[in-house]
Amino acid sequence: MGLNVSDLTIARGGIKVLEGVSFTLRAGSAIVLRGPNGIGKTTLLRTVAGLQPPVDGRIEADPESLVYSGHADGIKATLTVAENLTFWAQVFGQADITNAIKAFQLERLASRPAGALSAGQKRRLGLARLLVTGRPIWVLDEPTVSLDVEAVGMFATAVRAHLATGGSALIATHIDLGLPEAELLDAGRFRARAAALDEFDEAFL
Ligand SMILES: Nc1ncnc2c1ncn2[C@@H]1O[C@H](COP(=O)(O)OP(=O)(O)OP(=O)(O)O)[C@@H](O)[C@H]1O
Repeated sequence: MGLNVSDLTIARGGIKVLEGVSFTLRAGSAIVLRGPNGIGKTTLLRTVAGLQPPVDGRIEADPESLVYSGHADGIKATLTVAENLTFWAQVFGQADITNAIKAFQLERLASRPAGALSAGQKRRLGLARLLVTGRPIWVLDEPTVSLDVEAVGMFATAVRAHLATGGSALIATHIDLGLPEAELLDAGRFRARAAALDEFDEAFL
């Protein structure tokens, strides 16, 4: 099950940021989305995830196959780590949180309220949620923010295991994730041209 994006134009605040975006994310593969600050990576991922409509173009994927993880961790501060994961597992019709706890080494933190975790620990919990969704296509925006080197390694291992079972991942990041098998997609290639001045504007120049 894959994701196919063709000739996509996307906008933020009514201004086109990227146009002509085309790529295919196949089962078992990962794409790392790169590009300078403000180019439109977040906007692209939000559009692919169905959180905002495209201006033009096509996104072909089963919406039920996607899970999006943005800048916010999306965790519930008063629930423990295990309760957070159980909650999300139930939302997605899954039962087992063991694998998620193990993958992000959350065993010793399992009974701690999530609000009392450090920033990096919260991020690990946020990423562990991916494993209890059972969804094959991960769309991730800056997943490694706040993570130390060891935790970035946990994330890379989790992504690799996901790909090995036929999952796929589209990941915006500024850092080297240690996933050399991932294809690189440079958002800068799709920077939208500035809107042409119309005759009305020109009359005032
Ligand atoms: N609410 C908003 N209204 C108008 N413009 C916005 C809004 N939010 C973001 N933008 C602009 O849209 C453009 C694309 O932003 P986006 O967050 O998609 O970039 P990005 O590539 O993810 O950047 P970064 O690497 O800094 O996270 C930027 O130029 C940004 O200033």
